[in-house]
Amino acid sequence: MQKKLEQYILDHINDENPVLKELERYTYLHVLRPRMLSGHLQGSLLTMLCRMIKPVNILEIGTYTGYSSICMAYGCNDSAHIHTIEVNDELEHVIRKFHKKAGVENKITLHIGDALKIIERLNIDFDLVFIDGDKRQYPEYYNAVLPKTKQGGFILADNILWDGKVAKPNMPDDAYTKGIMDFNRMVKEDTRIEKTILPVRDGITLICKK
Ligand SMILES: C[S@@+](CC[C@H](N)C(=O)[O-])C[C@H]1O[C@@H](n2cnc3c(N)ncnc32)[C@H](O)[C@@H]1O
Repeated sequence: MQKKLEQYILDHINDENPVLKELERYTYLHVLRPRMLSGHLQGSLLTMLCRMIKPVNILEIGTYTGYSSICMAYGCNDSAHIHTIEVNDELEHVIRKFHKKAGVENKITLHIGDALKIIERLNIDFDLVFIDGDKRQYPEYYNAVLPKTKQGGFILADNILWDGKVAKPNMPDDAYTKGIMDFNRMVKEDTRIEKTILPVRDGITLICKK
């Protein structure tokens, strides 16, 4: 039933852009762990959120093959710029190739390296941050990006339901689930922000800095 509903949703939203379709196919054929890619539903949500927020400076942690950065770029006007960070240098050629194919290479700066080190060096206040890197590091990413998020700016965090593991009666104590749960607790307790959760795909937290 879930699959049928998902298909129904996909049948009733914009068609997937051909370059994004090609990137998804390429990723499933050639790259490890292709399920990490946002996909059409979440990607179209990112595009729409960018249309709504009209961010000028965007930060993404975890580029992977570039799908979500392209979706955000499609939703932004020409004055916007995205800084996206990916630690796996084997993905660099794929990311650059598809940013170019999508015609968004001038809107995006790709940083190859560890997000925590790179964020430290970025002297920019962001209107929108998309956290989608190593789940174990979500609390550290949050602490690093909140001071660099503008007042009234937004932080989105992906995979915060972690395949439902966060709500299991006997919570798995692996480092990934723990990282996500620590992050979810931090966000809940932080009075500097407003927050809500969208149960889209693997769960997305929407945060607005007061
Ligand atoms: C879930 S994938 C990102 C998916 C992508 N945002 C999308 O929607 O298509 C997570 C990515 O984060 C990267 N990553 C993990 N730790 C990182 C770090 N410390 N700094 C930067 N990137 C990191 C991984 O190599 C992986 O490519």
